[in-house]
Amino acid sequence: MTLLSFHDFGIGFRRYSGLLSTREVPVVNGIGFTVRRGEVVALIGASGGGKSLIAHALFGVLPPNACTTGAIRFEGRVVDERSRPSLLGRRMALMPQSVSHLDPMARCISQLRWAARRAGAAADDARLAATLAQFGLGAEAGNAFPHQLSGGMARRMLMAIATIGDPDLIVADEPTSGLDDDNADIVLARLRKLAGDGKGVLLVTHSLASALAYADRVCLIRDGRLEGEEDAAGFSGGGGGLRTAYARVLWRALPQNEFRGGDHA
Ligand SMILES: Nc1ncnc2c1ncn2[C@@H]1O[C@H](COP(=O)(O)OP(=O)(O)OP(=O)(O)O)[C@@H](O)[C@H]1O
Ligand code: NI
Repeated sequence: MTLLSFHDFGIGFRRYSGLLSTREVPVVNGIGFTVRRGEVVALIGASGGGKSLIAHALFGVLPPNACTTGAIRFEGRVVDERSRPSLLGRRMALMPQSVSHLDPMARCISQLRWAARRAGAAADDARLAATLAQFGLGAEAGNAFPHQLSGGMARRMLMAIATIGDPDLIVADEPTSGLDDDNADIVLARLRKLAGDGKGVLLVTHSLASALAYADRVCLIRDGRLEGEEDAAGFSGGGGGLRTAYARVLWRALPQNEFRGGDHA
């Protein structure tokens, strides 16, 4: 069942081009993809390609000078200012790219409790502790202020906060950036497990290599455009199972494939 769909979606920024006139500079163009229950879809592309903007558009947190075209639907209903409040936290949640989204003035456990309450979920101590434990975090981490956590712990805390409301769709924006392999595995395995439990996961990352082990499908973004959509299984061998030339180029450029050269299937 389709949870999330983007339809011919675009994002532009209004810039002043004279004293009184503004022009719109397009940054994201004609994006279309879906996320169904039970699957991890990876949104992959180089830095500056527009991945975070696409995620932010869904959650209504684009900069004020941004304008959008096309549509986003959640379970078929258009996501806009009217429908979004009932979706946030309880139906869909964002794990933001930056740990600076944690409130520096509040203990982590309080932030976790607020997230649960906002989503209308149980916020008792046992549930908070169980959620922390899912991400390898103990009471000490809960009682800490964000600056007292290591980078890896802060990122797992963001994930606990994003998932405590039991949302149907989780959008994780670069959830493993700055993490060592063990911490990255904890986070990605958790996302995979959520999909296994029937949730939908949109994994936003610049790393094709790390996404492939966990994603079902891959959407390749370059300069704000969708360059291709591939089944993760297509990224194997010489890349002969891939539909798009761009995907084959990315696949063959991975360090583990370099010895294969460009022409062998
Ligand atoms: N407020 C803004 N005004 C104008 N342009 C912006 C604004 N915010 C972002 N952009 C531009 O939009 C483009 C896409 O940015 P975005 O953060 O979505 O990229 P990304 O794919 O998430 O990159 P990264 O992998 O580095 O996180 C960038 O080129 C950026 O310069
Ligand atoms: Ni980003």
